[in-house]
Amino acid sequence: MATLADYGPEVRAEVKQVREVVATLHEQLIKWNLVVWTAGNVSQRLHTADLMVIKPSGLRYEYLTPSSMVVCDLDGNVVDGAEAPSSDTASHAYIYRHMPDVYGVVHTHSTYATAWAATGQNIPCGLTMMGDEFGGPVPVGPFRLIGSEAIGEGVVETLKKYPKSPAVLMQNHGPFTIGKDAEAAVKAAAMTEEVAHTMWAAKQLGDIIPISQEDIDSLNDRYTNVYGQH
Ligand SMILES: O=C(CO)[C@@H](O)[C@@H](O)COP(=O)(O)O
Repeated sequence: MATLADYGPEVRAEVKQVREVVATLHEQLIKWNLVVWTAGNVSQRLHTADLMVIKPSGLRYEYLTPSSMVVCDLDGNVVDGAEAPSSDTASHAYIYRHMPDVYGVVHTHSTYATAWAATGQNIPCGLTMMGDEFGGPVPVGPFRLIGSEAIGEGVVETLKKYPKSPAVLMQNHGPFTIGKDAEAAVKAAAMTEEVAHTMWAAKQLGDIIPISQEDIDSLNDRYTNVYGQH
């Protein structure tokens, strides 16, 4: 099995940088109230080699350090790290292998998104913020057990039907999100929980007023190509 010594200096330099990024981003899961105890994980794929950096399994977030982050190949084999990698490593790896533009994956059990997942309901696109961020509903994916790449398969097959969404609510489990890097995937996890909460509240008040697909597409295009600093 390969070790980090089998990779050149530029790969090892990126590993060092991505370990710092991934360790720090787990603090954002706590900041945005997306996890309880250790129930969530963040990974980022490297650009210089077919490797990824992921959280160690079951380690409390306050104990996470850059050096405790685990380096794996895209089949989920450990390349460097003293700790066992996340339970979802095989699924993160599957997503990276099958979605070449994705360089960040996040999983949480955030309350409102997970409640929608428990009911098997897509979060309907009733907010302009959802048009912006998701380009439509936040979709539910199939029920899959944990520990293999089965969850990753379910995420990928669902996103083929919802190509603009950076999130999938895996049925009876919780959200998995993707991004161009780990920070983008963490943002998607935070936005998923935000709209899950708001749309839950809206459903208590009455029927959701639908937004036309034309307007959803216009919102998503502006947010993707105009919003923010360029
Ligand atoms: O969802 C589950 C288990 O049900 C796991 O993804 C979650 O507890 C996080 O596990 P890891 O600490 O990443 O192994």
